[in-house]
Amino acid sequence: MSTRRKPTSPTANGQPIPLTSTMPASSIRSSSIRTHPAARSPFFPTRLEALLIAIYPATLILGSVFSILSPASRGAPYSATSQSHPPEFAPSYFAQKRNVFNVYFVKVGWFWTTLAFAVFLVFNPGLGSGLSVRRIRATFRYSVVTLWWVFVTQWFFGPPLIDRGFRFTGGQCELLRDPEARQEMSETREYFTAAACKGVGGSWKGGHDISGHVFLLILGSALLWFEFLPALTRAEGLRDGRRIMLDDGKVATVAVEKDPDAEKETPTKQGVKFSLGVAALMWWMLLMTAAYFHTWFEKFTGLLVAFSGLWAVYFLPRGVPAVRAVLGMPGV
Ligand SMILES: CCCCCCCCCCCCCCCC(=O)SCCNC(=O)CCNC(=O)[C@H](O)C(C)(C)COP(=O)(O)O
Ligand SMILES: Nc1ncnc2c1ncn2[C@@H]1O[C@H](COP(=O)(O)O)[C@@H](OP(=O)(O)O)[C@H]1O
Repeated sequence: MSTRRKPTSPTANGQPIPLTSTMPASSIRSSSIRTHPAARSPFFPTRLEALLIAIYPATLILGSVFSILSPASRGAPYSATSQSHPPEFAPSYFAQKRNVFNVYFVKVGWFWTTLAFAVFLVFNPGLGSGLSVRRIRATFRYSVVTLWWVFVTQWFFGPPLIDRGFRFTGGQCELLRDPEARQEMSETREYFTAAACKGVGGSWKGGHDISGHVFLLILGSALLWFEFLPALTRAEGLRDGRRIMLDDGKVATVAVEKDPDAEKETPTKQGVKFSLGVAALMWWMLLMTAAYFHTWFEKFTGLLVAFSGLWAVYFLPRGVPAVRAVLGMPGV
């Protein structure tokens, strides 16, 4: 039997009063605790967040559908090993690996994510003045997301998770099929990673290759959107409508934990424009990756791995007060 109480929302003339950021903090604190069993779990996004997050799978579907329907893409040969169209048959500039946006933007995508986040962190007044708690928590969130990027694409106590997944699903460096190379391999364990394999002229074949581009572009751009959207808008679904679990297990809107100073601040674009530009270009490159590279399943796993890291940083804390005390929530 449920021990939860009925909702205790305030009423006026029998009508419920909406919980808004303009209510005095004292009344919000006591009145906004909602314990209705049907209340949406704090671990899940609000409706507006879900709508915005859905842009990512929608983009992957759009790109994949385009690649199936476009006569130029259909007519161009495709190499499953290189995950791309051979450059001489590339159906568009963006289908070439050497395109300038890939080389200088996506391939160093975490540098751009870091720079955009740093600009937001330093210049957005919504984070308080100086080394505020909100600024420190935002830095923690960035660090954990960065750690996830490191584990998935760069290093995970040896080869990164993408390379371990590839090997685990039966993939290997093509040089290993050559018995001579196999002998040398016992001394050169570096062939275990995609980068080392390609570096010695081998081809990394046979396993499931999670799309690193899809992973990085979603992780980096969503980090930026999650951080700066609450600073840019007063939309309920991105700010006060978010639900959290309190220490006593009750579910409330995030207004109960809000710093009263944050209430007085008006939304501002200061420090956001550069992040907005980086996030928008990342979306475009995600669409290009979806249209010209990888199988649909490799793109889907790239999305899943990115979403799991984002969920741990942006949704898990809503339901676990101890984690929330360290990572906080954007705009709170
Ligand atoms: C509370 C816990 C604290 C823990 C803190 C951990 C922080 C770790 C620090 C790690 C250093 C952060 C560095 C930040 C600055 C930079 O990002 S500079 C590096 C720039 N490099 C990139 O951006 C590379 C991005 N590229 C890739 O990841 C891959 O190339 C790819 C896009 C995934 C594609 O892979 P391919 O194999 O090349 O196709
Ligand atoms: N949008 C894009 N533009 C250009 N190249 C892309 C791309 N998306 C993926 N690629 C290329 O496709 C290959 C597989 O990408 P990933 O696994 O990172 O998603 C990589 O090749 P290289 O490793 O030869 O550079 C990568 O550069």
